[in-house]
Amino acid sequence: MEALKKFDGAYWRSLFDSRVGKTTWPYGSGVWSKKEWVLPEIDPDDIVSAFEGNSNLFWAERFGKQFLGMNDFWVKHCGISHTGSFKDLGMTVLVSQVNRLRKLKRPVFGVGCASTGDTSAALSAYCAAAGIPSIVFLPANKISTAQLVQPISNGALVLSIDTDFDGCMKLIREVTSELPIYLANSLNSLRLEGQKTAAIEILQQFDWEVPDWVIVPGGNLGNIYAFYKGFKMCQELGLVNRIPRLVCAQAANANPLYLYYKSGWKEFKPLKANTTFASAIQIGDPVSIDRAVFALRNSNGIVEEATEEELMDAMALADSTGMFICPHTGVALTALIKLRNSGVIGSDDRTVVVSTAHGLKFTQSKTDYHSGDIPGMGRFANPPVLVKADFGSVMDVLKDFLLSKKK
Ligand SMILES: Cc1ncc(COP(=O)(O)O)c(C=O)c1O
Ligand SMILES: N[C@@H](CCOP(=O)(O)O)C(=O)O
Repeated sequence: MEALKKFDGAYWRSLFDSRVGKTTWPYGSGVWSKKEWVLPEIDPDDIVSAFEGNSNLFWAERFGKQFLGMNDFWVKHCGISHTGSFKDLGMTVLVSQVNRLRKLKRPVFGVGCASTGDTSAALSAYCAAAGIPSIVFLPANKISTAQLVQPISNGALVLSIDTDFDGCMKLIREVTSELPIYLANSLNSLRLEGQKTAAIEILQQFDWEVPDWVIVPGGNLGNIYAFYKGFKMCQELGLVNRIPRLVCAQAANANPLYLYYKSGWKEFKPLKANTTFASAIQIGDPVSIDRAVFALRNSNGIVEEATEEELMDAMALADSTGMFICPHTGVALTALIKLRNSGVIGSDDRTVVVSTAHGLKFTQSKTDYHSGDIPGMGRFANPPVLVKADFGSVMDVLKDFLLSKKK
């Protein structure tokens, strides 16, 4: 920070703005456009990048007006990315550093992680691009098919282990302390250095105006800290004069942070996470718990939770306004709905929900919701209409449809 403080906020703002939309290696990446703040000493030749970042900050006008009574509601689509989740932001930094270490002949044979499906997808893609072996520990039958096929296709060694994410995390920590395998989970701060650029990007996309609220779904809890760090650096280096209030949203079936928050930060108890449609945050013993608490306490933050029905309904509502979000973003939207209903978030507050993965990774749960295959769920289901292949039958369906729209 001392070195960065040699330049003022105006210098950094104009440097970052000058790199947007350019292809000059490596600054066209949203992460590497902030290279001086991320990993200053790395040689551009060592960087492994898929031009991640610069994701759409979507003005969710219809969702905001219709369901929240808000005119200034935005969704930061971090999931519209090379491997379909925000994990690309941190993984480009970690794999670049490993690439550099290997060129320096350091004993790093490969890179490994435990994953609920997104970290493994990002790790295997970036490693494959650089020709570095990757090893992923996945909880058997607990991640989506789309997520499972990503590391398989990218040539990773995929271990499908009969445990949950927390069990995989424990195993990979043991293994990486014995073997020359570099641990890629978010307890490694290189990951967070990349992920923090999403916060800087939000400020940049608002022409360096600070939103009132940023809502992030939380599992292993690296991302909420990364957002805090990005905002805080912008404040300390004079790019902006305040930071937003942060909200971390958890699934009620995997809510150790929420329970800790509700205890007044008195007692943290890791727990056995139950099955949730937000499967990527089915985590009971998050590695970054202390960092998350630090971020929330220093941003006047809040923790909320979402039941299975709430998160699936929120996802369906968002999709019905033209988005195609993942269940974890449904968790964050539920938090927003609750905080709007209780009046904590005001109708004029500029609010950003961070969308963390692409909806196409979670088509099974969406299909089940819309087909009415999930008992007790489907308030906003839109099932396909089965119709005979004749003109009259098709016309009958269309007439009913047009009449229903007229009402
Ligand atoms: C899609 C998605 N959303 C949210 C999260 C939560 O992020 P974090 O583990 O950094 O809290 C994860 C991973 O845990 C994820 O894969
Ligand atoms: N959702 C994550 C869980 C692991 O988180 P990490 O950020 O510590 O790697 C995943 O996709 O694996």
